[in-house]
Amino acid sequence: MIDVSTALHILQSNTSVPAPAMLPLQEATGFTLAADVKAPRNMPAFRQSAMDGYAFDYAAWDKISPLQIASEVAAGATKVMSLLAGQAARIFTGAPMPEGADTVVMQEKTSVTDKQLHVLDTALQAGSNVRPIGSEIGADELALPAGTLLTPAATGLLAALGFTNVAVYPPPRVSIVVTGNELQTPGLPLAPGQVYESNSWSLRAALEPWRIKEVTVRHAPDDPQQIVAALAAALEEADILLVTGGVSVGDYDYVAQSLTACGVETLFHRIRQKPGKPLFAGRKEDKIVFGLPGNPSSVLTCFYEYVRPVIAWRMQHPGHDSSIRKLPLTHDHEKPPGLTHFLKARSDGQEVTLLTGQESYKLNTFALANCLVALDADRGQWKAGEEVAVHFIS
Ligand SMILES: Nc1nc2c(c(=O)[nH]1)N[C@H]1C(S)=C(S)[C@@H](COP(=O)(O)OP(=O)(O)OC[C@H]3O[C@@H](n4cnc5c(N)ncnc54)[C@H](O)[C@@H]3O)O[C@H]1N2
Ligand code: MOO
Repeated sequence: MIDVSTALHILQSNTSVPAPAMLPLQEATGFTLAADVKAPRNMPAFRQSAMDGYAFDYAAWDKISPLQIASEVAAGATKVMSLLAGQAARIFTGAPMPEGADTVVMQEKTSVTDKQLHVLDTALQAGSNVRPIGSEIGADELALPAGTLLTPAATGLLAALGFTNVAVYPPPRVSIVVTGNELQTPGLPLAPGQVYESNSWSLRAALEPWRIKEVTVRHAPDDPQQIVAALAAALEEADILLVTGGVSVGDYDYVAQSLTACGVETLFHRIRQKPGKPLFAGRKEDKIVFGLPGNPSSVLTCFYEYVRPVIAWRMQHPGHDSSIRKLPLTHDHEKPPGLTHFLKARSDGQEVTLLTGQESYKLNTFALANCLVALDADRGQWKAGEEVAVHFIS
């Protein structure tokens, strides 16, 4: 059995980064830029007023006399007008500055009588309230470096620069295979001995924040031939395959041998951890396969601790480690030394409380958790106030 850090190391060294894909900008938010993006033009491309007000030539103004309002320029105006000394133009936010004007006074800081403009802004300086050409980004300058996560702001910036497609690391295609004779689809009647199938639901929900939309779900009973058939079909169409159940030592646990039969090379099977000790990981070409121990809480814990990092590495998602923080425990805690424990917990960002109901068949407290606390394998006792590793999951 290997330890948690070795398992993560093995996964990292077996995760390959896909070739970048050009995606329509609207589909690329949440993904990471695969290439530097240079500004194709100055932004702003022309001198713009930053306020609704009046534009004029500051140097030509004697600071006392009123200016004569000679013209008007609105946003979108295509003609660039010229102003003479002593003249001002009515102007609006985003409108092109007239030739001969370098300063805008806000309309609230003026008085106008008979087309005569009195400037009342004593703090006004040459260049006030004007957005110079290229003051956001100059032509050919780096707008966003490769490795930037496309936030809504980054998406907006690329649109503002005129891009409609962008090179990103594409999300993996994910296939889920749930195994078990006892599983029934929610919504259908439950026969004696059956449980509602929930693992594919929690996994699909956990994939959603990654904007992974290509997810297929198959259900295989505990029959080696049918499991092999489902796995083979899933491997055809997936970059990451998530199998749940059937990875332990029971007589009906066929998943590891079925994956081998499908040509999956075992990376590891069993980790010194609780929950999720029977976790299986394998590889076929560039595809990573997880055999997630079927208990619903183990499935999600292993998703957050192992599948999530693989997705993040694959998608070159920056700042993945920022979901891990050290925070003090609110209460004492004891566990037997030997296994790393991942405990459902809730944190307000200042401290962290372990929840009750840690058994791996229980999702009820997981549903209230916003983090998992990782407790070292070799230790057995923690005091309130002691800092522990908190892995935020939302
Ligand atoms: N003798 C031993 N027995 C078990 C061991 C062990 O080391 N020795 N490990 C236990 C641990 S820990 C876990 S975790 C489970 C994992 O076993 P499997 O991966 O083989 O999972 P199953 O037996 O198929 O299912 C376990 C449990 O989860 C329920 N389940 C499974 N799939 C779903 C689903 N899609 N939706 C809802 N619930 C599901 C299933 O009904 C079982 O109750 O093995 C322990 N046993
Ligand atoms: O590894 Mo199991 O998850 O403890 O039930």
